[in-house]
Amino acid sequence: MPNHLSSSTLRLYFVMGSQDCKNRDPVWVLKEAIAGGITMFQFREKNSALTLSQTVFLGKKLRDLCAKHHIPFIVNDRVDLAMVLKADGVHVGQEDLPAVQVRRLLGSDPIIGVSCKTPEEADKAMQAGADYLGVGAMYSTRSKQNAGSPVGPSAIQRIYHMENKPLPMVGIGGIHHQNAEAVIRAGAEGIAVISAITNAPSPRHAAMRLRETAERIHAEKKAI
Ligand SMILES: Cc1ncc(COP(=O)(O)OP(=O)(O)O)c(N)n1
Ligand SMILES: Cc1nc(C(=O)O)sc1CCOP(=O)(O)O
Ligand SMILES: [Mg+2]
Repeated sequence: MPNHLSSSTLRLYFVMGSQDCKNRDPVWVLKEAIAGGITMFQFREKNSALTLSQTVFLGKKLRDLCAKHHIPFIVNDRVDLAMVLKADGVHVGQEDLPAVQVRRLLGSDPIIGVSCKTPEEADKAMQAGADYLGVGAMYSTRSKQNAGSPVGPSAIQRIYHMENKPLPMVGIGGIHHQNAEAVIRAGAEGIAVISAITNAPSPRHAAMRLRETAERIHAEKKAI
């Protein structure tokens, strides 16, 4: 585990951009999610209507909110935006800038997350200097175009049991409070969600319930 990322920081990872918030203010949604107990945040402005300068403007507000509450602020895909926003890290997928290049650009301190589906990809991410893995899609999702067929919690299990001790993982894709248990029992440190929080009537209560579920399952696993 890297020094700057404890396993409990991955417990409830909220991923969001303005495109996920419909007619609600993303700053308000994040404030509510923080009040509900999210432990990490990713700014994922994707296929959105915002210009680059609007993206930077919004990103700064979200970053300041995270900083005030000691929540790591991660930028999706874009190392340039992460640098401008002085983010705590970047999350990249298999079709983004390779993690090894991201690490070279950012140096040793920032958090780097990599999306993986297989032990082979997980091994490569570890060699590249990643800090955590996002494994998905766990279940079907409407929040990501071309997410592909769900791989399910068994993908986490396969990575968890690989020969080298894997990096800490979060499951992502279609996760809500009723199916989160299987993801954590499979070996994930936590869950990453968009719509379970952004589409909820109360993002605060949704985050609270997800966090409670994640903590309860971990406590039960520890007790065994
Ligand atoms: C925590 C986490 N895990 C996986 C992803 C997906 O990343 P990627 O495959 O690059 O897809 P996009 O999010 O860029 O559409 C993620 N963002 N976060
Ligand atoms: C951003 C993202 N990545 C995925 C992957 O499979 O790598 S699924 C996904 C969308 C997650 O949104 P929701 O919680 O609303 O399903
Ligand atoms: Mg990506």
